[in-house]
Parts: sequence; structure tokens; C-alpha cells
Amino acid sequence: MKPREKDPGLKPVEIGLVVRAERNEEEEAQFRPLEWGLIRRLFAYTKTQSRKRNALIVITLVRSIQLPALTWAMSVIIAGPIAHHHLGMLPWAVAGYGVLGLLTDGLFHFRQRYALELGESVVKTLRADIFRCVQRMPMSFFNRVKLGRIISRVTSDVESLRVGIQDVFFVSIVQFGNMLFAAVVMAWRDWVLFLVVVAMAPLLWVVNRKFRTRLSLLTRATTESFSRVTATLAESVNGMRVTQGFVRQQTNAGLFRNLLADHARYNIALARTSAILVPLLELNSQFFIAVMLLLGGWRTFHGQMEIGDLIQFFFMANFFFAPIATIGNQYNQALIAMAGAERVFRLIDAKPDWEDDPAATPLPAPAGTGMRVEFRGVGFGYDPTKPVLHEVSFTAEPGQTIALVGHTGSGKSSIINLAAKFYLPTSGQLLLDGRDVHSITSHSLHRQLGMVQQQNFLFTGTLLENIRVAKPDATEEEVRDAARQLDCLDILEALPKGLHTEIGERGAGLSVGQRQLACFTRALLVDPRLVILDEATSSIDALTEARLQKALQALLRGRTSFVVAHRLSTIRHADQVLVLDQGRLIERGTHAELVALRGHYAALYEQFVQMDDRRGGSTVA
Ligand SMILES: Nc1ncnc2c1ncn2[C@@H]1O[C@H](COP(=O)(O)OP(=O)(O)OP(=O)(O)O)[C@@H](O)[C@H]1O
Repeated sequence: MKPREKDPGLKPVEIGLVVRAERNEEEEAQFRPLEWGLIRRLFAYTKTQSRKRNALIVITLVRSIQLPALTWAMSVIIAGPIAHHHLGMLPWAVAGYGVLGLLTDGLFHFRQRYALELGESVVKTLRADIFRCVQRMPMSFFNRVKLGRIISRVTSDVESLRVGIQDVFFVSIVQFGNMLFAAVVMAWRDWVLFLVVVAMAPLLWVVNRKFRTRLSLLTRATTESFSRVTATLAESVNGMRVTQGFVRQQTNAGLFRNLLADHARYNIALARTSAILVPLLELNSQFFIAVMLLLGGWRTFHGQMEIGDLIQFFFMANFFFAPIATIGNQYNQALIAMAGAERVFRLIDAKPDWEDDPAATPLPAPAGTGMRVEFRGVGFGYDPTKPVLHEVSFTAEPGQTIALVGHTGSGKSSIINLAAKFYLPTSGQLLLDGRDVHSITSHSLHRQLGMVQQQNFLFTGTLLENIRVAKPDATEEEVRDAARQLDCLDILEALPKGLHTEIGERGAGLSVGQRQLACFTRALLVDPRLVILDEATSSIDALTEARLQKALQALLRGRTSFVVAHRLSTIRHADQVLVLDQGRLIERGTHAELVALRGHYAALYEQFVQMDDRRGGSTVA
């Protein structure tokens, strides 16, 4: 790779980021040798279409000899009835040729159609399999695997498999058939000249392979550099507020220019390589024709070959040489498909870091009761060698609200991640309603869980559809009822089309407060026994704030709840406040008890109050 053009607006660290991103992508092998196991597994995906697949194989075999047979028939007509002036024979011969042509093209239609349908069916199943596999992964998987990787499995890798299924196998059969037919006719007509042709073939193969490999590498680099351009564009538009707020326009424009320059460089290299290969292949065949003209002419002059045979020989030679380039290309595609298949199947076969214990049973959900949650000396690390929680012990009695307080990175989210069984403790014991978390099925627990995150995630769709995500079979009246219980129905109905208002990407079109209330309603709809809430830090106007607090109290009433609290009013209402510092539980009690203790929390509280006074609000973090 040539050294990157440096843009004056780009800091070294940013150039580094781009280069690192490229390296990561380049780590993925583009080619992989043909592997019988992978091929067999891939073809197993055509099982549901086995009749079509078998018909396709038969059609392909027939077609593989039809094309050279047509050309051979043409050369026979020229060398026979035409050369020997058999006028009576000519119309019959041409009619036969026409019927063969009709059959050939009729079969071509089915060969194309069936191959595309077969490829599409495999691609559809593979994509659905990948999605299913990704969905069953625990959260640790998503920390480790980049979104871009998952997307490229579903897009470019599966596409390379489509080419493998619908083209490589069938095109290669046709091409081999052409070669074989041509070889038989050529050897039959003049075996000496045929041996010369066979001796020239490897040269064509080597030239072709060398350039095809380079072309494939460049094509991939071009596609990847373009996806970097589109990804950066999308991110820049999404983050425009930050860009303008921090006056980063010039820096970002520089970064973008660099990505464009990269993409242009790969495109030009691709065009140059292609511009060498195509003329070179053409030159090769002209060179071969020259050699054959010379030798064929020599043999004809010396009476070792008929002129009619020489004509047939030339027609057939084309069917012998053309497949060499095509098969070379298909071979390349096959190696790319192998690399794609290996990655796709690796993802499909990936074992989750952990799964529910086979002996796990559902957690009963007695109506109208909160869940009892007990942490007994719990230790945890996202990476087991780097613990982020140490010996955490506390009990949340049914119906209690637990406020989690602490500096950033102190472990608040980690505690709620464990309580929701998104991760498992590394040591100690976590009990839900007195049962070890390992013995409970994740599904049954999640059904009893109402989650409201700080960055509330809303899907594109109507507000009603978004609220129903929690309970797809809920009627509109049930949704209204939930909103009514939170005393926020009027706010949601005041939207342009009420509950049927379309929500843009990530909840665009709703204010922060409206988004929160929609998420509270979504959580309440499942009548959860355990509520997990990461309170929003963004400040909202006092009136909405009051409505939110009221809705929150209604949501938490009678349920056990964990709140990563950022608002003083929430902490004051909590039954227990847990103060965390560097993954350790350092203080515990009610707000009043902790203030009286004059310890860590009291100091934090002093800061909150001062901040609150300055802000005139009740936000604490
Ligand atoms: N997905 C993750 N993978 C690896 N480490 C993580 C992950 N999430 C958090 N951590 C680390 O775990 C520690 C505790 O993080 P946690 O998110 O629990 O803190 P927090 O108190 O919720 O912080 P904040 O208030 O900023 O959200 C931090 O050191 C953090 O860097």
C-alpha cells in the first residue's frame, strides 16, 4: 500500500484510527482453499429445493455440450453441404441447426432461472440463520464483535456464497463440457495440432490466475473503502450537532477527503489492472491463432490435413481456450466463497459464552408481587481477569426501590446487568426469589422485567408499535390503560396523530420527556415484577419533570426496582441507597441515614445540592 496522503487538517491520532480500522478489516482472509466439508455443507442448503437443483444439474450437463455442438454443426454445414454444393441437403441441415438452437436457448432460460432461484433460496436461509444465531448471543458477544463484522457476514460474505452456489458450480460444468467436447473434436480431426493447443493452455491459465487474484483483492479493497466512506458520511450526519458544536467541520472534512482519496486510489488501481488483463488475454488468443494458422497451414499444404478439418478445428479451438479464462475466474470466485463460507459458518456455529443451564426452570411470577433480589458476595468482570465488582452483598426486598449511586465507572450498570441476567457473576451468588440465578431460565426472568434505559431505544414505526414491543398481543386499549396509570395519556395523545404518530430513527420526532414516558409505558405494559431504570441525565423543563416523577412513582409502586439514579427526588424516594466506589459497595442505607452518616454519600450529596442550587433543578449527575 502506498503511503497515505496526509491532510493538513488531520491529526496523527485520527490517521492512526483510520489505518487501524483498515488493518482490522484486512485481517479477514479473502481466499481459502476449496474444502469438501464446506462445499457439502453449503450444498446442504439447497436441500429444500432439491427437485429444482437436480433439474438444474441435468440441464447444465446437457447445455455444456449443446453450445459446442451448435458450433460444430455450423462448421459441418459449411464444410459439408456448402463446400460440396449439396443444395438439397442445405435447408434440412439448417432446419436441424435451428431446432438445436431453439432447444439450446430454451434450456438456457431454465438454467438461468433455476440457478438464480436456487441461489436466492440459499441466501435467504443463510441470512435468517445468521440473524437467529446473533439474537441468541449474550451481551458479552456484542461487546466483543463489532457491528460492522456482523453486517459484512450478512451482506458481502453471503453474497459471495450466492455467487458460489448459483454460478461457480454450474458455469464451471458448462465450461468443462465445452472444453471436453472441443477437445474430442479437435483430437479426432488432427491430434498433432491438438497437442500443440494443449501445450499452450497452461500459459493462458497462469496469466489469468495472476491477474484475477489481484483484481479480486482490489475489488474487495474498493468495496471496503467505499463502505468506510458511507459509514463515515452516516456518522457525520448523525453527529452533526457535535461537529458544529465543537467546530470540527474542517477536521472532519479532511478525514472524509482522505477516505475519498483512498477509494479513488483503489478504483484507479482496479481499472489499471483490468486494463492490462483484458488486452493481454486478447493478445494471447491472437498469438495462439497465429501459431495455429502457421502450423495448420503447414499441415494442409503438406496434405496432412483437410481444409474442412482446419475450419472445424478453428471453431472448436475457441471453445477450448475461452473456458480457461472463465474457469480461472470461477475458481477465484470459489476461493472467495470458501473464505465467506468459513466466516459465515463460524458465526452460525459460534457457541454463546454461556447458555442457560439445561436444568434451569422458569421463575414463577406470582401476580402483584415484587421480586426479591439478593447479591451474596458477588464478584464480576466483563473480562474475568479484570474484575469490576468485588464482594457485593445486599438484599432488595420485594417492592423496594434501590437507588444506585456512585462516580462514573463505579459499577452501577454492572449491577443491573447482573440482576437482569445479561451476564453471570464470576464469583459469589445471586438469588432471585431465593433461587440461584443459574437455575432460572433467562426467558422467564426477562418476561418479568421492565427496562428503561438512559438512551431509550425506539424503533422506526408508530408510537403504538413501539410500546407494544414489550407485549405484541396487547390491544390499543391496554396500551392506553398503561399510559393512563402513569397519568401520561394526555401527553402521548397530544402528539400529531396520538399513539399512531410515526417515530423516526431512534425516536426522532419525540422530545426527551415524551420518549421517557413512552418507555415507561412500554415497561409498565408487561406488568413487571422487577423494574430496571437508568435515569436520564438530560435536564427537562420543571413541568415535564414533575410529570415524569409522578409517572415514575406509579411505575415503581409495588415492584422491586433498581434505579441508576441521577435525580435527587428519585434517591429521596428510594428504600435503600447503595453507594458504589470502584466496584465496591461502600455505604448503604436510606438517604436520611446516609446523610447522617457524614461519609462518602454525604459529601456527594453536598455536591448535588450545590449543583442543584446553581441549576435550579434536581439533577444530581
Ligand atoms: N461492556 C463492557 N466491557 C468491558 N468493560 C466494561 C463494559 N462496561 C463497563 N465496563 C467497565 O466496568 C466498569 C464499571 O462500569 P459500569 O458501566 O458498571 O459503571 P457505571 O457506574 O454504570 O458508570 P456510568 O455512570 O458512567 O454509567 C468500568 O471500569 C467500565 O470501564
